[in-house]
Amino acid sequence: MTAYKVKWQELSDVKQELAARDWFPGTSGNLAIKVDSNPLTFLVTASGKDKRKVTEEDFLLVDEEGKPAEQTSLKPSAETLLHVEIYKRTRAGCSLHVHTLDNNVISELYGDKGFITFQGQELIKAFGLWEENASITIPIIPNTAFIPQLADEFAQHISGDAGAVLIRNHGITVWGRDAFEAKKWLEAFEFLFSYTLKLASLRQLQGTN
Ligand SMILES: CSC[C@@H](O)[C@@H](O)C(=O)COP(=O)(O)O
Ligand SMILES: [Zn+2]
Repeated sequence: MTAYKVKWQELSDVKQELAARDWFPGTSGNLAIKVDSNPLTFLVTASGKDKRKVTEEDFLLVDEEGKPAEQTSLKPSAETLLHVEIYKRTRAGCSLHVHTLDNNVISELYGDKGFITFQGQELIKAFGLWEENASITIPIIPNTAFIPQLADEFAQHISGDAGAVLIRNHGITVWGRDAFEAKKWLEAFEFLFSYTLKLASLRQLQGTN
């Protein structure tokens, strides 16, 4: 199998796992996987598709500018430039973007602060942080419909070969050295978002009783 086909299958597998979690409401979400570093090419989801479906038109190959690197009638994801910024600045091999109810609510609750920090959770070890009382912070940036501006703002928060950024009332973008790591980071953050929201609402309920 060619690298292209191996990467296609890898990204397709991740896509199906995230779809099974119902993390692509209303055609939202986009996924990418690096195929080559020099020159940069990566597979990215085609824009506007229902990402729950598995088809031969799920992904297309794009270049270092996020433009199609092959003859195709498909349009790359509207947010391809965010994936470009990740691959230009890190050695990441895979990047995932999903809109979930929990990541949107967390991004609105902590949006004015510009970040949220988690501590005292076993799952923080998923980020490779094994020390006692380790903490992890995820930045929250404002959303804008003008993607080059969003990509510029997003790029300021890219550091390391694995990482994550929340876009306010929009979604999360995570990246990792490979698909396994990117998915691990995504699942771990979504767990922490969900835990935080559930605990906050139960505490509030407790306070009113
Ligand atoms: C209808 S979802 C909103 C989109 O603008 C976008 O945020 C998104 O995640 C999916 O866009 P896409 O172009 O399909 O990759
Ligand atoms: Zn989006």
